[in-house]
Amino acid sequence: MALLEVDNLAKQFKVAGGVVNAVRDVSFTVDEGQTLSLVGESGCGKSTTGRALLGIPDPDSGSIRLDGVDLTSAPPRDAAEARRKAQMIFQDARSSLNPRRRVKELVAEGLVISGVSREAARQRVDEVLRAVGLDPAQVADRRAAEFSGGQCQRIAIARAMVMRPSILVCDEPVASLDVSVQAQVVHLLEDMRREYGLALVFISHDLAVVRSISDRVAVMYLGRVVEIGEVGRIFSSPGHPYTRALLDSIPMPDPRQPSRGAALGGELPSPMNPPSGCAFRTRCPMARQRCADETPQLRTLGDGQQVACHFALEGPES
Ligand SMILES: Nc1ncnc2c1ncn2[C@@H]1O[C@H](COP(=O)(O)OP(=O)(O)OP(=O)(O)O)[C@@H](O)[C@H]1O
Repeated sequence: MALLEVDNLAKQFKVAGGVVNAVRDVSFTVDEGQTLSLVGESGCGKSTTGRALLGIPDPDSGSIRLDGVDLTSAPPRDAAEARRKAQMIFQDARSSLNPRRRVKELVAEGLVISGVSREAARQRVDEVLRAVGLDPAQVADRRAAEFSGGQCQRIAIARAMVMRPSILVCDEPVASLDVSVQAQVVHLLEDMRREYGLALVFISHDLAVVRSISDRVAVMYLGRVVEIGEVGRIFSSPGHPYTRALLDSIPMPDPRQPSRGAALGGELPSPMNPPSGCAFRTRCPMARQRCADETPQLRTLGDGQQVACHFALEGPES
């Protein structure tokens, strides 16, 4: 059974002048100990999806089952209990931590709220600080403001791990860090996964990191999942023209290597007024009349790879 099952998730935001459909009809599963990455251009709904898993804010519709509990329909107490198994870390750890609070207080917060005794919390905080590569004797009494971005991300990971989550949503966790520190944080997340059987929902625009860390990848475009599958399949035989264009935007190590298709051209349409049918059709080299008339649903190409494109296995119209 999947650890996390997300079905038909939808979330709108009311903004001046209309409504943004941030997430539309998003479904996916994540197994225990697995990493699913969410990729796609800025504004495609990755963060909204990740945050909805934690109820910040809840989706408008759809269901989220975590470890068998439906977070969207369970009694509040049961949902809150189940939700502890899902924790989140953010891009800018420095601003997600109160700079004036001591590391030991920041990391213990979730435990204190859930009524764990002071002594048990202290022991658990020391344990988890060591697990993220920080020496409790050196850091526990210092304030968050004294640490670098990379160290703050370690503290944020400790703060999440202290609750013994089974899944960690990571929203661009390394995007604002120096390149050398990025690798350390990615390795730490991998260690957490191996050691504690943690599953990850990894949100990133860095496709090289996504390739190295993921088991499966979901590609989003204007609020929808347009392709999902095992990481090797997505990178070696992408089925959706959008995925192909996205992958083509990664600089190739060998410039003589042939390009896989058209690079991503055109403007991203407004999420307040997405094109009819397939939202990608206005930038797609394969678009035909059917793409304007009918929204493509995800269909299986093989080996669990699903693609929402009417013409996924065909070339451009001749
Ligand atoms: N609180 C909000 N109020 C209004 N609109 C929002 C809000 N949060 C997100 N949106 C809009 O919803 C859409 C999806 O945003 P989201 O942040 O989920 O995308 P994203 O793929 O994570 O982008 P990025 O990579 O830039 O973080 C965007 O059009 C965004 O402007």
